[in-house]
Amino acid sequence: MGIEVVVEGLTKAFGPQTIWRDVTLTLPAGEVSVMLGPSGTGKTVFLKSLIGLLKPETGRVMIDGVDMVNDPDRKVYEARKLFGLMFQDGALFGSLSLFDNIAFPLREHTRKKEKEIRRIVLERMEMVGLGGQEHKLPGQISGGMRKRAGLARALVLDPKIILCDEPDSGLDPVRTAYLSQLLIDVNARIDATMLIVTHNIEIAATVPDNIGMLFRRDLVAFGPREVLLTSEEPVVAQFLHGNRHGPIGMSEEKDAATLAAEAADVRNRVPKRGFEIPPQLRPTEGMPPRAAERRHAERVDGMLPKLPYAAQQAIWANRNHHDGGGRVHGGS
Ligand SMILES: Nc1ncnc2c1ncn2[C@@H]1O[C@H](COP(=O)(O)OP(=O)(O)OP(=O)(O)O)[C@@H](O)[C@H]1O
Repeated sequence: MGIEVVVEGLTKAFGPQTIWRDVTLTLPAGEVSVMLGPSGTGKTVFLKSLIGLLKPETGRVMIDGVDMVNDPDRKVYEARKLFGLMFQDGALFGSLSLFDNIAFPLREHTRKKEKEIRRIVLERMEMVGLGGQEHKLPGQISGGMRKRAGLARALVLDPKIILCDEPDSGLDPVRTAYLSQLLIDVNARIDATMLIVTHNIEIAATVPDNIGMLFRRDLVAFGPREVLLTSEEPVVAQFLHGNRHGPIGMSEEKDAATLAAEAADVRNRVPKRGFEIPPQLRPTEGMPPRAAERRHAERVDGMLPKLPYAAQQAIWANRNHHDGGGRVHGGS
């Protein structure tokens, strides 16, 4: 099972420029979370701070008893092995085959024999739908396949925490949908804690258990998907429903416009009165159920009495059609 990531009072600056301040949140063990935010709000800086590649000025990031901000490098380096990282562009070596790219962390960080490495690499390639492609070079495959190769590489060391930096960037909507499904299937199979950074509201609305939002140097919200999607807090509502009018203004205008376009689908499903929470993506048929689902539902149950009536109703309605849609079959 994945392990929780506890972030307390984290502040990061580069010289006089504060990126974000006093960020406090817990990524629950085994759950999938999404971090949203306009361009340049420091989402990538946040991911790098979680793994100790960047050092925030104050606060701490606790992972399995290790403080990734303040503990000595030796401990941070050890704890980093708990992570799998999926970068925007796949970050593959262009001159190495997919097999060698995906085997790289195993050859670098373990003493496993080549036979064992081969078994693991082929299994992970099969898992992400790249079976039979091991001899291809990164330049010979599509952007979607490169991302899946990046995900396979992130999986070879059996990570307890997976960080994905804009997995959807550069992908068309269909490939984005398949990648989203793949991330949910990976979560069902290995129960790792996952954090996905994205601009894509459709992903935020349908993939994660939790949503966080960075805006103007603050974490304006972090909580269960159901709670955020029914929130009337102006920044959260504007962002998640892609409205042009609201506190997100001129400086983020371009981003808000992009978000508005992306949100059209989601918005069209929202009735004029009340909220409608789109169904969460579920594992493909034949996958094990997601272990985190029950823990998440129990956490939301504990919050329900404090939520507005309309939000409570939407959450109950969402549960009632839980066994309906939201499942994508097959792969690409
Ligand atoms: N090593 C660094 N030194 C100085 N400034 C940096 C460094 N890394 C990032 N920044 C600055 O921090 C800010 C946040 O960058 P970051 O890439 O985290 O934003 P982001 O939210 O991921 O943006 P996008 O969605 O466009 O990828 C930017 O202004 C960037 O220039």
